[in-house]
Amino acid sequence: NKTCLQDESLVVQLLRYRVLFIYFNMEGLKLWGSRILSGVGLSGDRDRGCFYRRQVEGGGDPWSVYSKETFLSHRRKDVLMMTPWFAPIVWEGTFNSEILNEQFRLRNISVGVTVFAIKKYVVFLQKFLETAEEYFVVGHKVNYYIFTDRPDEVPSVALKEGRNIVVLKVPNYARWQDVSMRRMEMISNFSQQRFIKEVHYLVCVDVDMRFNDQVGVEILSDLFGTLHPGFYGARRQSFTYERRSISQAVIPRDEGDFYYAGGFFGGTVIEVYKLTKRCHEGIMMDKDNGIEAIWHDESHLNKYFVYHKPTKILSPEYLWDDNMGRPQILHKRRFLAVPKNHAAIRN
Ligand SMILES: CC(=O)N[C@H]1[C@@H](OP(=O)(O)OP(=O)(O)OC[C@H]2O[C@@H](n3ccc(=O)[nH]c3=O)[C@H](O)[C@@H]2O)O[C@H](CO)[C@H](O)[C@@H]1O
Ligand SMILES: [Mn+2]
Repeated sequence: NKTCLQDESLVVQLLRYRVLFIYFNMEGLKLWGSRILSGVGLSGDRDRGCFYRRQVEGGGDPWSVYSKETFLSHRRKDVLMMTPWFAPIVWEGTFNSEILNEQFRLRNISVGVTVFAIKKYVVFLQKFLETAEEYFVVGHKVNYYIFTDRPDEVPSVALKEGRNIVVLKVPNYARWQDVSMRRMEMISNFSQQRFIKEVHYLVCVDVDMRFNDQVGVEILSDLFGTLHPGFYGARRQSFTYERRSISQAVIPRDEGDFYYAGGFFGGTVIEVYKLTKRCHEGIMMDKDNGIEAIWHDESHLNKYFVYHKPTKILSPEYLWDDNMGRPQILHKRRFLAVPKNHAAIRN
């Protein structure tokens, strides 16, 4: 009797399989047919690298059809595209924004931007926000968290749907180095208290910057850093890591992968919380020991990334300074330093 039942269910399973098989074949034919009807064959698809998006008939999740051949062009031979720990390095020409946007849209992702405008640096906010609305993670939910001691001087900038400005009043510090370093403390505190409840990812950037081209969801990952424009092709020996062993930010001569910029990092809220908390602790220990790391928060960030490898790395397209010229490998300048008079703006 028992064997009989088992046999029966096997037959039922086989029948189901056949029904599914026929169904999938029909779907394939419909798809093929619609391409012919719309006058675009597979070869045209391949040649032009077209990207199709269709809705499953009768509703359901959107799905994508595209030529697999276009993958072959998503690579660069002139730059490093992958770290030895398999973290992608994001350069123009290595990714497809349409696929990525669809993936992040389906997950309904929201992004928090932390930006500090303390004392005179409020003057950078207008251009920063205007250009961010044009280029930063367009089409997704964004909260701009503006940390400032001058809430009244935050400009009002027209925002697209799903995007908000949140002004957070915070203390200032006399020295610009302290203003810069204390960002780690404030980001970690607010991450724990607030950001964790409001956004999925955090992007932490300098304010003396403007967006100049698309900076989209391709930047997002659990933990990401950006190659410093002055050192992306440099050897380890020339990185300006902190070398004094008394500092918590010290990196031995034979360690370290890249030199990361202090002005652009991020990840999930929990990862940014861990990073900023650790960096702040290092900064405080240094203060107690009467030392300050050579490049302040940037030195501590670099130390953190040696032992907590980023899961994605942004190329210098994402943090460029025109003082560095316009090298061939740089196909886009997405986020640019705004020239400033250091002496005048920092005092
Ligand atoms: C592009 C880049 O990688 N920049 C890094 C670089 O310096 P920068 O020379 O770019 O430093 P900076 O003067 O832009 O200061 C860093 C940030 O602190 C804030 N700020 C500073 C002073 C002030 O009075 N008010 C104020 O709001 C503001 O958000 C500014 O963008 O090295 C610094 C540490 O030495 C930081 O790691 C910066 O992130
Ligand atoms: Mn800066």
